[in-house]
Amino acid sequence: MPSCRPYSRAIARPRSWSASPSILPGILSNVRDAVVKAVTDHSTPSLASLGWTEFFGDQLEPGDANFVPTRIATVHRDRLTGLSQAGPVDLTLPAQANTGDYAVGDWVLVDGHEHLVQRRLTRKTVLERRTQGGRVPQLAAANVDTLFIVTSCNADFNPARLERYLALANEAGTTPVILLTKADTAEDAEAYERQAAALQRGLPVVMLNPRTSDAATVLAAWCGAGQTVALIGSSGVGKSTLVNTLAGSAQQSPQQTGGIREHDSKGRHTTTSRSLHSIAGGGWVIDTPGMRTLQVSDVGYGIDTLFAEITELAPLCKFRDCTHVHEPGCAVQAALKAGTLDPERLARWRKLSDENQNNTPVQSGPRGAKSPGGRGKRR
Ligand SMILES: Nc1nc2c(ncn2[C@@H]2O[C@H](COP(=O)(O)OP(=O)(O)OP(=O)(O)O)[C@@H](O)[C@H]2O)c(=O)[nH]1
Ligand SMILES: [Zn+2]
Repeated sequence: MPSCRPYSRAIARPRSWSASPSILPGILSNVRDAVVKAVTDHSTPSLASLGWTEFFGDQLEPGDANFVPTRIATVHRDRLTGLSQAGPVDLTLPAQANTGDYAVGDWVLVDGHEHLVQRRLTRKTVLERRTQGGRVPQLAAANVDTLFIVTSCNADFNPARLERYLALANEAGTTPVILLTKADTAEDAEAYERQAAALQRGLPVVMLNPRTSDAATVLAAWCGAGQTVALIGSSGVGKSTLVNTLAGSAQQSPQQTGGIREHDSKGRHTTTSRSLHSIAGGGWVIDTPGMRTLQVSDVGYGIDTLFAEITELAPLCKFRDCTHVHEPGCAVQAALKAGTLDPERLARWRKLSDENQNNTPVQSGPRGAKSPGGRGKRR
């Protein structure tokens, strides 16, 4: 049975290069030397500071020796930009390739002269989302270590929607953290904090004001050299403001921020594209456009982790394919009667599991409990 990801993973640093099994000594030692050099002298950004780890180094092949590892920094409709040790670069896509095939945070190998993308490396994590009516999931970000799920202490706070984001983060293999903004405008901000913490076991919840520099300090544990965080949440909750605060004064083109309609706390969708921003104290942050609806599909593992209290009861039911509705000997119904299981959580689990099952083409196991992929599907 899957368990919640340990909180300590959120502050794990990239593993040491010396641990890498070197199957391609020539290429790997070149890259390793460059990393070691740049870590020790701070004149050029190191690959490690851009988020490169042995996970990507292990994918290099003999023919890749002349290509430059480059991280995708922005994805536009018709072009891509990247970041390499040499700095920012406009990338050329191979014929027939589509910018939609790439996500901000992807690692690609690039020809050093033409800046032509040769190959995308397999992703360690990938955040994808499906909007209502959208047939194919959109790539939101790749190779993200921590997902900051941002919500305000006002009408935006919605446990069912936060659970959708959590299922997405768990499935992607990223560590979720809830950020509560606008506590300064709420009468009882602690009540929001308690509700948020109850959404998933061991879930870190941080209350902050994105407009103050303290916000960067309280988030430092998840940032730092080589770490990549992404922000997700409705429009107007303060994501762009937080990007600007994390990026500090060195940022070249600040994210535009907007006001919100006060009567319903809805934002105006100021952010329209995604990009990788450097964090002042080290690391990278990816902002994603706010969205009102988020459909789930193929997140069986994410749902199991999110609703661990239900996942753990299911094997105790009399029938293996118990739907936990009417069957005799149902451990979930028994917990409900005993008052140890929150009926609202069960109702939300049922709704999300049903939606997941309906949207997931191939499925095995009862109620989408077993997704074919599971955590860290790598593509
Ligand atoms: N009082 C208060 N205002 C805040 C706080 N966080 C953000 N704001 C304000 O809320 C407004 C919306 O913030 P944005 O950063 O534009 O929101 P966003 O999430 O990026 O919105 P989109 O770009 O539309 O996705 C701005 O005027 C911010 O200054 C907070 O904690 N307290
Ligand atoms: Zn049952």
